[in-house]
Amino acid sequence: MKKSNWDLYLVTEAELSRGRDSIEVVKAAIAGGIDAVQLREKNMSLRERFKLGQQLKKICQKAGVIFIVNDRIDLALALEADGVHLGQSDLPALTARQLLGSDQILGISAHTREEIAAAESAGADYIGIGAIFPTKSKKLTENNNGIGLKKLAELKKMTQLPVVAIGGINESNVGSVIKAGADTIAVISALTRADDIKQASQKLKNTILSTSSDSSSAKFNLKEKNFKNETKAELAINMQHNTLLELPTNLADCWQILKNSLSKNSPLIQHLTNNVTINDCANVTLNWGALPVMTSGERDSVEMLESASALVLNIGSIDKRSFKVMLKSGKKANQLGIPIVLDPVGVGATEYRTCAIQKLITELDLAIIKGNQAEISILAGQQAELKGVESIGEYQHIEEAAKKLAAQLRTIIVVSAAEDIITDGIQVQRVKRGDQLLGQVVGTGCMLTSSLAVMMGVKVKNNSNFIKAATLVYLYSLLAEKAAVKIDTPAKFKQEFFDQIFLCSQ
Ligand SMILES: Cc1ncc(COP(=O)(O)OP(=O)(O)O)c(N)n1
Ligand SMILES: Cc1nc(C(=O)O)sc1CCOP(=O)(O)O
Ligand SMILES: [Mg+2]
Repeated sequence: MKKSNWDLYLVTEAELSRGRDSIEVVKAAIAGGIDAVQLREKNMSLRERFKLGQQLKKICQKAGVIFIVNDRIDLALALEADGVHLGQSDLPALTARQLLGSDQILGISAHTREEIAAAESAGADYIGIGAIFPTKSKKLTENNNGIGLKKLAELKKMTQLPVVAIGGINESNVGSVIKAGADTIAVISALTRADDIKQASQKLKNTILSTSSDSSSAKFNLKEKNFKNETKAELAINMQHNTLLELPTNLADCWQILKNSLSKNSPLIQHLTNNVTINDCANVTLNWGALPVMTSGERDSVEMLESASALVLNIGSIDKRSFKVMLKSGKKANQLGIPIVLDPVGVGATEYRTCAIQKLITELDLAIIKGNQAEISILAGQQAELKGVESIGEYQHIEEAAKKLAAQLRTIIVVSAAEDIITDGIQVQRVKRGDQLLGQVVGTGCMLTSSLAVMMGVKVKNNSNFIKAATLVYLYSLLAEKAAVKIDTPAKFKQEFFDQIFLCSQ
């Protein structure tokens, strides 16, 4: 999708909501993880829709959820909505695009090759296809049984645009709709008529994500297979030209937005970090296009936050004094609404570290916690094995532990390992990229934490912290691969890795 990756899209209809108003429905669905809302309300007057839309827009904006208006461009413009969805009997797509400008999202319902082609050439951002199955939520003009999965798959092949499937979709059939090629699922009754709307949204979204990740992992394996057949020289050429194309589309979109914003206003990233890797963290921050500050005095740090965009707390060489500064600075950052990225280096290795981290986690609101498998397992209350600050041992349940911790602390958890995991407690992105040389250089974990802080410090509309974190982790790993194609010894690799980050941010 143009502005972010949508999985689940709620279309409102108060009359189909069992006596609940659409504000209550939308709030509960947002709590359950929906990505977009469409104001439909066919039986309300334009004035009523305007009033409801004003409230829904505020709720969506606060939650980072896309807000779309059905049928009426005038209403979408008046509400400053993120976009509009139009059918074949509404204003033509081309006129809509001219009225909206290029930034707003334009969704078009299309049922034939001709309608899809017209929508594409008018500049639509997605195609709505339905009804897939029979539905009681709308009188269908033709084919009361819905078009079915085969027709959906045929129409999907006719367009490069994301396809939003709608009509009769629910928990029991959503997997088949995703497998037939839908990129996003739009529903009315599956959520508006649910007993527990939040729970129904979570379940539907989880099913969508698990079905999508099954099919994308199949694609991913295929890519890896091709990868192995290439010689190192061929790989080097391909990587040089294609690194960014290798990012999944939604993450590539997110990176473009982050990169544009970074080049316009370099965010200042205040670090309270360890003295082993401080210099590398400063350099990596600078190479992404941000401004590193590594001041560690109590008064200086707190004052510095006035002009900072993100704060790194890395406990790698924690002591009584630095802990006090972290807690005080963290509280100030929370007051100022500055995102905090915490690296619980070696938690569990000593009682002191564990107590320090527990206090930071309890008293601060954290945007991201990034740790290795042992650190995250320990924070989630599970057994883990550490040698010094290194994670050793097997972690079969690490994804569950990370999800549980993210949900419990309402944060994003990033687990760095051979296969990285990023989760917000509902969504999970796994990244099996990177190179083993990352493990041969001290500090690449701390540098990942600083890099995450850079991305959290960039304010971008419509990209959640989850997508931003997933984008960064993916990109970081790809750039390491790119560096490793050229170099195969640790010291030069580190230099090349810095340069790749610098070049990619230009
Ligand atoms: C996401 C999405 N897809 C299709 C539609 C249907 O739009 P339309 O054909 O204009 O019909 P109405 O919703 O206006 O009855 C949609 N609303 N959303
Ligand atoms: C609004 C709408 N548009 C459709 C289309 O075919 O374009 S079907 C539909 C109704 C969707 O409601 P439910 O999820 O309850 O079936
Ligand atoms: Mg319409």
